[in-house]
Amino acid sequence: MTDTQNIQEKHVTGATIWLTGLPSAGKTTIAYELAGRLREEGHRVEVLDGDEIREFLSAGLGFTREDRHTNVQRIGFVAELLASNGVKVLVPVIAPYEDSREAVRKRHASEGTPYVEVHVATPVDVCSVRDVKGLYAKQAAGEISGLTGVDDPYDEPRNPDLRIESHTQTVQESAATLHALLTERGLA
Ligand SMILES: Nc1ncnc2c1ncn2[C@@H]1O[C@H](COP(=O)(O)OS(=O)(=O)O)[C@@H](OP(=O)(O)O)[C@H]1O
Ligand SMILES: Nc1ncnc2c1ncn2[C@@H]1O[C@H](COP(=O)(O)OP(=O)(O)O)[C@@H](O)[C@H]1O
Repeated sequence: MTDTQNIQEKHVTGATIWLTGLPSAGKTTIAYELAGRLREEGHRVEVLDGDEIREFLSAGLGFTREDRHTNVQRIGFVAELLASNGVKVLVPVIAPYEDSREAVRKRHASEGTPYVEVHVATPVDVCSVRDVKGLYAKQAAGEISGLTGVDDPYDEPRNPDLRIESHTQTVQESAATLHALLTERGLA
């Protein structure tokens, strides 16, 4: 393959990279770090941020099992559309249920669109200290309930493409490990 072909290939091969994990695990931070790096290399990148999606595409949905499933399927649908058109789609969304994640994986497989599942496996005690949005404190104070990983389920991914231990490394190291996996798969 010539250098020109290689560059063209890089720019047209889309993929969905789904970062699943507990609130405050580091999904969003790692996604934006990687997005910056991929953009610098000339890739087309979109970050489908859970909070933004819930304001528009999933407005009105809550945090019941059914609503979370619907939310994840909608995001999976949009991600696949973008990825099949050459975009690297980074999805920092909790996606707590294995069956929801598997449905998204299957949608990508049936369309032949690359899909990478990353478990940002930060332990709940670390997440609850980070507590970026104050949700763990609110749950502890009895102001909210149904918080993923505390009093709501999180199905640990059994066979993710990558597991990131964000509590043992820097954001840059986490993003670099993920970037290395994408390179290995011909996606970066
Ligand atoms: N009860 C409860 N449980 C989990 N998360 C909660 C909850 N209430 C609000 N939030 C905030 O909403 C963000 C989760 O939205 P997601 O769309 O990623 O979740 S899901 O996949 O539909 O379960 C999530 O964002 P992140 O912290 O970035 O993960 C939370 O900040
Ligand atoms: N290695 C790391 N990877 C990701 N985030 C980290 C790391 N180390 C510390 N953090 C911090 O943890 C917090 C994670 O927040 P965020 O990315 O919003 O989590 P999530 O999107 O999973 O809810 C941020 O304040 C970030 O700076």
